[in-house]
Amino acid sequence: MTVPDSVEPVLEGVDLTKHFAARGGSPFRRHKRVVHAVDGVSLKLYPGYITALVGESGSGKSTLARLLAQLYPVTGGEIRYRGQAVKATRGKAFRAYASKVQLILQDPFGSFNPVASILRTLQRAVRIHHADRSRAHQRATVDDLLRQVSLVPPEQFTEKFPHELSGGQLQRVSIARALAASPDVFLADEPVSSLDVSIRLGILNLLKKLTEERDVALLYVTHDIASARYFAAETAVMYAGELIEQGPSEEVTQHAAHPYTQLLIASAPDPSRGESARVKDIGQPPSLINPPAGCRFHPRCPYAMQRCQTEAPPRFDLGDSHTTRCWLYADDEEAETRRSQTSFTPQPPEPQTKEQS
Ligand SMILES: Nc1ncnc2c1ncn2[C@@H]1O[C@H](COP(=O)(O)OP(=O)(O)OP(=O)(O)O)[C@@H](O)[C@H]1O
Repeated sequence: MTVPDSVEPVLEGVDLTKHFAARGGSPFRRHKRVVHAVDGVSLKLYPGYITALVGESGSGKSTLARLLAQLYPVTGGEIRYRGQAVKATRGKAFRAYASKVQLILQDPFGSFNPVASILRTLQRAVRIHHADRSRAHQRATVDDLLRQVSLVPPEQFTEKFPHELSGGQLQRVSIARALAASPDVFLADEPVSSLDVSIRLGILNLLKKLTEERDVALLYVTHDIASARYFAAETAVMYAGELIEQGPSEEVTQHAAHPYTQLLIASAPDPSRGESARVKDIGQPPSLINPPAGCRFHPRCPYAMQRCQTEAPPRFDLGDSHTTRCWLYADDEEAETRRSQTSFTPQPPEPQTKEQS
């Protein structure tokens, strides 16, 4: 399940940067403080394939997804849709863009009008995107959308209100609503983390099926690096606003190159490895107002060298489209010696999304 070289990306972020004005602080400061939420991130999404974006809380994953959705203007860099740079943060241009690039949020309850029935909500979406269809055709489209997300028979769901459905059923309705636009890209921001563990797999499998059948590109934002291996062709790992490793999921999870990716894998829950083998204290992420100089991970890195404290690492190519930003992969003696010390390669844990027996 790797992306063939012949497949062109449908959506691409090139050197994306987003800085927010920091809250608080003295109003008399000459230089306004900023949060470096996303810095110089480049990422490609391919039709028919899932790309996982993995990282700790606060690493900038949601901000990156929102930049790609054009909900925020970028501070730097550009977004390319089918190879063309697009700036569409408002008005008609935004509406046209949003019909092609749909965001699916973590909390389905928060994204529905509580007093609108499922029929009304889906009819509205169908009307927006298929205004040319007759009323009867629009109504039939609603039933068809519900069938596509396995809410059958549709008439059992159309008259219900959001509070009458489970979290999993409502997440299926939000996927149906996103499908109404016939999008090319889904940006799914932690689509299962608010759901019960036992129903997560079903939702992820549905997203995977839709991605493959409709040739849609899916960005799957998650904390769970183990699920990335099972669901995503590509995995990108984010740390403190930067992408520090990316490539085919099998490579990134089985042969993690960056010490941070190795730490994420070692600290993920895995019943088969036993709790004692799990790395519990993985330290704290740095401030994004004053990120560390050099490599942002160096204060937590067990292999940090002198240069890691002052020079930001470039992207090193490890072959098979696997890249990492870490000085351990420099072509010199010091790096080679250090690299040999990182030989621990924990088996990737089972995903947290596994069905419970
Ligand atoms: N509108 C905003 N104004 C100021 N700072 C913001 C804003 N949105 C996000 N941030 C900051 O940007 C950083 C990245 O946040 P973001 O929500 O993108 O991370 P995340 O990896 O998605 O975290 P989580 O997994 O908890 O959702 C955080 O320090 C956050 O506080």
